[in-house]
Amino acid sequence: MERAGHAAADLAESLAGTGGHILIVAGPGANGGDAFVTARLLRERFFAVSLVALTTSAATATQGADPDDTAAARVAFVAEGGELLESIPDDTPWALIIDGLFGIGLSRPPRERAAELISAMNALARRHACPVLALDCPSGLNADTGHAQPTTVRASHTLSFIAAKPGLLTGDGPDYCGQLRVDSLGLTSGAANPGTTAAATDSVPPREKPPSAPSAPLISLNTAEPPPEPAAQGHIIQRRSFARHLRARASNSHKGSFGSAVIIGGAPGMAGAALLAGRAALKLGAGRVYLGLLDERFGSVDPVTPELMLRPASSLAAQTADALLLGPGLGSGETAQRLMEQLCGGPVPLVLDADALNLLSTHPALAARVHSRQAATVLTPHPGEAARLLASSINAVQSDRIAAASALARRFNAHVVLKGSGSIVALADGRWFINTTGNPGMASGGMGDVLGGILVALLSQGWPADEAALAAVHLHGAAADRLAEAGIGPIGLTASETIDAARHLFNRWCAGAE
Ligand SMILES: NC(=O)C1=CN([C@@H]2O[C@H](COP(=O)(O)OP(=O)(O)OC[C@H]3O[C@@H](n4cnc5c(N)ncnc54)[C@H](OP(=O)(O)O)[C@@H]3O)[C@@H](O)[C@H]2O)[C@@H](O)CC1
Ligand SMILES: Nc1ncnc2c1ncn2[C@@H]1O[C@H](COP(=O)(O)OP(=O)(O)O)[C@@H](O)[C@H]1O
Ligand SMILES: [K+]
Repeated sequence: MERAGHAAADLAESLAGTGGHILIVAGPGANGGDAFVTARLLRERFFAVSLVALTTSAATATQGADPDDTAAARVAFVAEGGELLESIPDDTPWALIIDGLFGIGLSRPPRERAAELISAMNALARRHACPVLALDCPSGLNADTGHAQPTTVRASHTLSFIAAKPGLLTGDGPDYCGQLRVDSLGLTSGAANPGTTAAATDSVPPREKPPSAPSAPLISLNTAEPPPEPAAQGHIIQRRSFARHLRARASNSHKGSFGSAVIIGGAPGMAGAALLAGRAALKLGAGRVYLGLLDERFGSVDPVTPELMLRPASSLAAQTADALLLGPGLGSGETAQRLMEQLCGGPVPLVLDADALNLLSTHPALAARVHSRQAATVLTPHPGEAARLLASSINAVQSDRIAAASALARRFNAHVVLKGSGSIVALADGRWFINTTGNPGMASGGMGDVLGGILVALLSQGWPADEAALAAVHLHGAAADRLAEAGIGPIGLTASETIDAARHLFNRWCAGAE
């Protein structure tokens, strides 16, 4: 706690500037203890500190931490002249607000005084245009799931202690955390807390985006939960997760060296989805790309990408493929269903996206066939598709994205990409990963089709399905980030532009240029 307070005071000092007034809100548990230590240290550094505690009584209830620590931190703050205020002083021009109300121990929606304090922090931050530093986790956000309560602190900065927690990186997490930093407090995860729920032992290198780089393993600190099975570990996707497959091409290679990708979709009115997937597969290196469009009126050539081999979808069932993508714009008619039945049992790696997932959710026989496949299967649902597959609701999926993705992976014996901010990749063996690349510019039509195309391209080039899923998701988001950094988005970013950016980045990765 003392180390957490030091780390927080250092960051607070840089955020508040000299001579500013700092408001600190302290809760009843160890997160509040961190706040008391921070307050004491900031006072020692001559900042004007106003500390408001949720409970002003000396007795503190704590959960998962030694209650004495918080009490001792409170006593030390008071002993050095700090005052516990009942309410937030009016008319102070705050330079910084520090949220030390709840961390990983949030056990219910904040109500009454807790909710009032959170609302006040948010309102004051808006009024004074000042930064809000959340200690460990913004109060109201579930650090395990990324689900935010209606009343949650909207931080501009979050300093997470020891390790990143999953909920800071997915769902609502990134929006409420602002810039995320992780301070290991000089501890390794095992030494820090023997009761960690996801005992990832390897360290996680910096994110693609430097300002918010978690530098520690992805763990949750909630000691109330039992440790999971060793396989059920969480990690942040990093280049290292799939780097062994990033390599330059041999000089003596030919198109047969990079496989044939077959993509089936594009019912009338939805040809664009299949074309985007096809173009992405081509530009990410598949040796040959066959596109089976259900809309036979489209013709036999895509004038923009004549390299794509367009065929009637029914004729592609017999095509030798190294990897198959079913679903972009597939529709849910009889033809689509028949193609699913024909192709689901095949011996090649299979990606199911979009309408193929919807068919899966309404046809139990197809679901059983997918579950018993011998070759690898990757499902790429967005939250709506995931909800249909789980016979659940989008809210339920979004309130625990890791659980939803993991449940789908078990149910279909497949690798599952649950898309959206902080995409989750749940592998069939129980491991799960969070992706930290990508931006809201990707919330535009066709972006998921591009992901499917990238994925089938890697599979056709012989990548194992688990690493292909990790790489495709990471690359897809990183390409969109590059474009956004260059001003090509986030607003108006298109799926087609993302294909070209992904090709550029993938070539650089394979050449070892970055
Ligand atoms: N472990 C370590 O190694 C380290 C841990 N560290 C720090 O410890 C933090 C975890 O501390 P923690 O476990 O005490 O939980 P915390 O987040 O303070 O909240 C629990 C308290 O809040 C209460 N409460 C909950 N929800 C509520 C609500 N809606 N409305 C009202 N009350 C509510 C809850 O009450 P109860 O549920 O028991 O009734 C309990 O009193 C962690 O985030 C990090 O900051 C660092 O110092 C680094 C080393
Ligand atoms: N806010 C966001 N942050 C990061 N990635 C996002 C965001 N919104 C969308 N994406 C990504 O963009 C893609 C959208 O896929 P999907 O919803 O299937 O789109 P479509 O059906 O239009 O092709 C997914 O890979 C998703 O993870
Ligand atoms: K907090």
